[in-house]
Amino acid sequence: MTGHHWGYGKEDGPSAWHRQYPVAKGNRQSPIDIIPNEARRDSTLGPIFLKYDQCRSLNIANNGHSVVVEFDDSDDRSVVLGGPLDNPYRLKQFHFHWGGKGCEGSEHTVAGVGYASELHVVHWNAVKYKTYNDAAAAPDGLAVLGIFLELGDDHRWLHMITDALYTVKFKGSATDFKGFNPKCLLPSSLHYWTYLGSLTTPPLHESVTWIVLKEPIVVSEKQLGMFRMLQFNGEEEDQRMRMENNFRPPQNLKERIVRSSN
Ligand SMILES: NS(=O)(=O)c1cc(F)ccc1F
Ligand SMILES: [Zn+2]
Repeated sequence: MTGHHWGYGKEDGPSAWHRQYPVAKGNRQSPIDIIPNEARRDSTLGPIFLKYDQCRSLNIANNGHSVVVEFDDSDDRSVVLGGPLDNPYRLKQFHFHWGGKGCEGSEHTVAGVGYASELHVVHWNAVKYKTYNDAAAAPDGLAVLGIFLELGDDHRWLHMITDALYTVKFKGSATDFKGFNPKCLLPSSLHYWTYLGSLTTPPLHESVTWIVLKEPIVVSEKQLGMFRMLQFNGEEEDQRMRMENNFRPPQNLKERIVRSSN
């Protein structure tokens, strides 16, 4: 792995990341395999609240690892609060991880079983930290909501994302993406598992309070297949690499416990 470019291939993938990012072998790495029977049901864990009604989406982009929708995080207009969190965390972006055709693609697994894809909604602690970058490196800096995607019927709102994917086919491309509210991508139940972990891509900062929803959303194979039209490479590169299998496998739980909301 020369330079600072990491990826999901054989040479630059998750098993090689530790060379450039030694925290990859740390004590609170993500994702993990969640074992529901071993999660601690915690009655002090309240519900989470997602205040997204005033959210302002800005753009959709291909960063060479995933497709990301970014939000205006210049004030507390959209936040997640409650649950394991001591204060509101500001909505920053959401992105996806997925597999190849018919293969698993989620990052977290549940009792050893993966889903086809996983949506991550990223929030940062703007009460304690001045910038997202400061928060991303702090132990209580980020709160990421993980939502599993399983295959079935078409998702009625996901087309708003998949219809825009052709505009961000190559790494480094971005286009306006206004008026999208991620509330439409939530399942009906907000019951969750929560544990202390990390970013699942380099720099793998151990800064994330994970809140993984128990109920998946349902998308069709056709819709998920649209994500695979994206490319890891830039438009000018000769190596054409389809963007798929952009997920890190489960990491060692070490001395952590997973808690379960009621
Ligand atoms: N996959 S992740 O939700 O842990 C994540 C979120 C970020 F904002 C940046 C890097 C990441 F790896
Ligand atoms: Zn992610």
